Amino acid sequence: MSRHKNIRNLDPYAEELDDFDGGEFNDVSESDERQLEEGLVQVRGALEGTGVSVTDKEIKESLWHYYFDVGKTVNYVLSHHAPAKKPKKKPQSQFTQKVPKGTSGVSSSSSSYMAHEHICALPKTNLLGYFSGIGQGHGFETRTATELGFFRDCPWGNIPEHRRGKIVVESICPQGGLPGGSGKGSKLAALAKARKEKAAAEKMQDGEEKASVSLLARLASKTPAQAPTSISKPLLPPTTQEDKQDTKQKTKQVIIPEPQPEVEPKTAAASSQGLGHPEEPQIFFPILNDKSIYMPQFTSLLGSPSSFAVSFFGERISTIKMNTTNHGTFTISGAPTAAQAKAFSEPSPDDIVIAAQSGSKGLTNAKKKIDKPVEKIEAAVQAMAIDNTPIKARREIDVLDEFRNTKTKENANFVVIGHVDAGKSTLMGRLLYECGVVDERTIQKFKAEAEKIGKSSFHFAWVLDQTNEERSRGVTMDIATNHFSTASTNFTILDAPGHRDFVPNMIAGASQADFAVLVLDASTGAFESGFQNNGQTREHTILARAIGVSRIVVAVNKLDAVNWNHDRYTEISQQMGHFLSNAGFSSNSTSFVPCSGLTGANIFHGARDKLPWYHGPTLIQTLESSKPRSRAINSPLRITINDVFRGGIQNPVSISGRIEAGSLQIGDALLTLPSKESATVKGIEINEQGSEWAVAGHNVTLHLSGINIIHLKPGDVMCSPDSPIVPLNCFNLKILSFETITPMLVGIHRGRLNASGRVISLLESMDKATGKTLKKKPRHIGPGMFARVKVEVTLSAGIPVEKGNRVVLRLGGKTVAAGVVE
Ligand SMILES: Nc1nc2c(ncn2[C@@H]2O[C@H](COP(=O)(O)OP(=O)(O)OP(=O)(O)O)[C@@H](O)[C@H]2O)c(=O)[nH]1
Repeated sequence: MSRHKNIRNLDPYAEELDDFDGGEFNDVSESDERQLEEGLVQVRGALEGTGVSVTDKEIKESLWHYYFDVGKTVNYVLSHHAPAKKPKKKPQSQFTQKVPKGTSGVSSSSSSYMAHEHICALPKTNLLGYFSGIGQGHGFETRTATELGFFRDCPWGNIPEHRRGKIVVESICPQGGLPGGSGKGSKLAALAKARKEKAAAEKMQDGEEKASVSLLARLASKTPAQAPTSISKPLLPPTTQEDKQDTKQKTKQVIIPEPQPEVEPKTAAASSQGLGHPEEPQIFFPILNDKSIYMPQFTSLLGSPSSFAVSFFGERISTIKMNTTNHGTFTISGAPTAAQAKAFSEPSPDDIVIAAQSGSKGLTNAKKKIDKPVEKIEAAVQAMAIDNTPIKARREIDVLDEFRNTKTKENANFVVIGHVDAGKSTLMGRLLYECGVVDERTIQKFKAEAEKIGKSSFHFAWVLDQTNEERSRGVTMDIATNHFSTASTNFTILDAPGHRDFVPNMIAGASQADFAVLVLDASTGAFESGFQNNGQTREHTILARAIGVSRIVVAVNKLDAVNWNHDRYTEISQQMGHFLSNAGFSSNSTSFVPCSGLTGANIFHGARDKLPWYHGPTLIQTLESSKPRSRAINSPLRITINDVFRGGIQNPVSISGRIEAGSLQIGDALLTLPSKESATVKGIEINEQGSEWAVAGHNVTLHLSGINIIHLKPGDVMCSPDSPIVPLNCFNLKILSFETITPMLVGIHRGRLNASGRVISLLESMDKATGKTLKKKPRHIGPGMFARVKVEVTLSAGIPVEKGNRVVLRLGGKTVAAGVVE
């Protein structure tokens, strides 16, 4: 799991300097003082000419903060003490200069202009409108006085004709173009024009004065069968009043063409090549529903269809004929073939694309001999299609068999819990250091950095607490995940925050754990404060048990602070042992280990010198013996999503999470709940190593395909589509209450899932030992009681929980109950 970081866009220098409290600067040594003086001179030198105004003290403070780094100091000073930029002086207009001051009510330029007699007579609103309209961005201020005086003798708003300018606005959109044609006269239009001219020239040559007999008329006479039967008059553009009325009626007229024979392939082929036979001109526009349409704007457009038109109308477009009339105009008869009669009976370009995508066979189809434009487009689309078919596993794996036969190390996750400042992060940092995950150099670096901010004892904690906020506050805020290995096991550490504000994050960590490591602060008074009623020692332990953690290792930490006192260890162990057995941890699932994270005593190596009274295992040995013994590998697949992220260009959608049950391999289909979106496993990583399969208990990163990242979020569950979880809106919960429960609003937590809901009814209170009903429908349930309640989820889509899942109910920052879904 990747660590959640607060990504903040802050000035790095400012942030560092803000953290600096200034206290240490007051007692500088002589050599420091000398360095400060030298640094001051250098900084002053570097700032020369920059106009920065900064005091020596401020420079010294910066130098002190940046450990005498002159470069950083100069950067800081420049970024924080740069001289304020003077507002850019606008070039003052001559217009303004010339006009006497004193007129109020409008902006300076306009007010001055109001001095002019013509303008003064106008209402102010007009003036403002005028100036806002022409004064800005039109170079108005920069005009000469002569130019400005040009209008002085004009009555306002009544400029003589000879002084008016003419604005010509070019139309952006071409008018009347056919789809696919360009704005400036399409090829089609050019062809039509050429033909018209050619026809006119022929007429002149032949001396034929019959204007009504056109080329189209001859065509019509050649194809009498294609003439529409119902046409009595041509459809003409209206010319006279009578004509207009007549045409008005005609345009509404539906002319049903006679059924046409199938178009001869020869004709279609000819037309598809471009112009077709000169004596068989064709017009290309839609004729839908077997109707002829009067389209005066297209009557002169003849030519080959654009590729768009062809792709849109297919072959039909080149088979539509025109009939001419005596008047040199024409009506259009659709010549639909059986296929053309249903304009949308063939697959649309979209259908082609979808078909190409779903049945993509790479480029093989594109190699076919391609003659027709539609096929060309189709082939091009096919060539472009992204192969979106689910990636099959490189080999079909019997995952369970593979798992049984694999001699890899076992995997175990443990969550580190305990009261705030018990030393959890320090202990884990030390563990990682001792195991060789973190090297000496890194620890020394952390030590130096921690010392600088007065937190020298936190350097091991910094191995896990990586955000600036966590380090500066010395508090863990979110689960930190780290891995280390021993000879037999790959461990995943889930370091939980101890502070009560971050209990939901602790819940998220505990939900992924096989067992817990409870860290106790043995120093005087510290154990007691964590153990009292509202201490996190108690809360974390009970929560971990309620979430399903059954094995616990108790690290009695900071024993160095009590001089390795055996009695203190015994006292703490006894108290805690009693409490743990009450909380539901059996004695053989509980281990106690004395240690000190800071000194490293009894963590990786025994510490006989300090702990002569202890003869048990070290912490690492105890962890090794705490590995989970069984996993729900044969159950249906369940993965709880912990984090969703983009794993790069190759892996745009990735999730991390723990496989709670079942197994999976590359190529498997997954269903995400509650979004109900499906995805395919493209890649699997376990402990940052690629793998072909994974089983229950593995913390995995899955690279997914076929799903948009917006459908995934932490807390969602991924499962096999064959055995999905049904998201629940309302369910019964068997709970252990920590606070008084009544019908009330609650937050429902499960792993990273955090949904709001409410307890809608209290079904019964139960006996702790026997589970028998004590009271039906109680009015309330007191703290520490067992009960059965009904919970309703606010989210209409429900939450992905199922029978046996453990959830925690919280309200107002407090855990009020934990329970099992029934
Ligand atoms: N004397 C002594 N101090 C320790 C030991 N372990 C940790 N500390 C100190 O305890 C303080 C808190 O340590 P952390 O490791 O941050 O405690 P934590 O439990 O992780 O804190 P949160 O996660 O914020 O709850 C630091 O000052 C540590 O130096 C130890 O073994 N001995």
